[in-house]
Amino acid sequence: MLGFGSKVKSALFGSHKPAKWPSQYQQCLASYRSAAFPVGVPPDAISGDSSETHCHINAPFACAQEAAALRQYIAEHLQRDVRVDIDVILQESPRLKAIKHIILVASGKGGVGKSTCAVNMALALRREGAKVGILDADIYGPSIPLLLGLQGEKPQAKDENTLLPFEVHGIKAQSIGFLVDPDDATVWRGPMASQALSQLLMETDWGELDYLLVDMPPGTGDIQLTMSQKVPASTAIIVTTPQDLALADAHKGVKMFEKVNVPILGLIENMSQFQCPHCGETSHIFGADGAQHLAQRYGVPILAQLPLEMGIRQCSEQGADLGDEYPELGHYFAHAARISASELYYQQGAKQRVEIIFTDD
Ligand SMILES: Nc1ncnc2c1ncn2[C@@H]1O[C@H](COP(=O)(O)OP(=O)(O)OP(=O)(O)O)[C@@H](O)[C@H]1O
Repeated sequence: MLGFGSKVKSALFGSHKPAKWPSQYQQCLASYRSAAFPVGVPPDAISGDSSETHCHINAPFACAQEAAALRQYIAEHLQRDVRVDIDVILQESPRLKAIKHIILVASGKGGVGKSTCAVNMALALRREGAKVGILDADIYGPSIPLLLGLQGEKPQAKDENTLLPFEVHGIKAQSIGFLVDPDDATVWRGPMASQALSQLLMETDWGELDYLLVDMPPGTGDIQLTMSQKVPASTAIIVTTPQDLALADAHKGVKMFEKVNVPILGLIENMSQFQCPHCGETSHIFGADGAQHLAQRYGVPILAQLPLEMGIRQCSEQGADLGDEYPELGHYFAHAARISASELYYQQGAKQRVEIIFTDD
């Protein structure tokens, strides 16, 4: 441990005050950076002749890909080469222990890209160093098997009472579609749907997860309300398009979560804009600024404004990982994942502290 370890620690733990909304991850990490390097720490405070310093961070939310930016920042302040790695370590949840956070992904209206967003957020959170699962609870049109290339597969039983989740692209997945015929689901009522969801949640051997995303059925009726009530969710993300109709339904979604006391993490505006591949002109095919107004009205952040892009649809249909196939599109979700993870951390009271450990290698 370097000589100023305790200084860093006290600076970090003593002075860091959780920011209030908007507390996006940049702000969050910026406050850690400035807390870790208060004006009083001179670069020559490092002892030893080693050419490389190792900075290990235990972060209380998913942000592993922030290591490069932190490395640059720390190197500037120490004026030497620093190797940075970040482990994501979240506290146990009092309610579900091994599953630290359940995030509901909902939409007021069907077809706005909710499942696409749920899958890509799950993959992006995994890229940020978290252990992630996705539970497809859309009884009307379970599409997670398609989006993850699992069509025709059947889940395996671990024992009489437990199902094994699928493991694809580094995340765990389970779908209500394996248990329910969507034609039968049209006559389901709330209690039946929420019973199926609870069963799938509790009887799948998820192991330890930092985030479990639940792809909810679209709408704000009896079924969605009962399901949201039944699951011990930490928070909810609402996906919408900029269209007036979708926004009106997203507004109902915000109201529904208010009713069941599930805080909203933020909005994802999908199909926000389209850039013509030929002339490069950007058009707002479904309207502009709608999600912005909704976000302002309810004081919730916009986590992402995603473009309408062929690559997103193609990846969905092929069950491919967008971040691998089209990194420039995956970037939108990477950003949204980091913002979501840090927002959730603050929403939950920022109780767990970040740990920064410097060693001379
Ligand atoms: N940003 C986008 N650009 C291009 N295509 C998209 C985009 N987002 C979603 N899609 C496509 O739109 C279709 C609907 O998406 P998706 O199934 O995710 O919507 P949904 O809201 O979950 O629908 P449902 O209401 O049926 O559950 C899919 O074919 C998907 O590939």
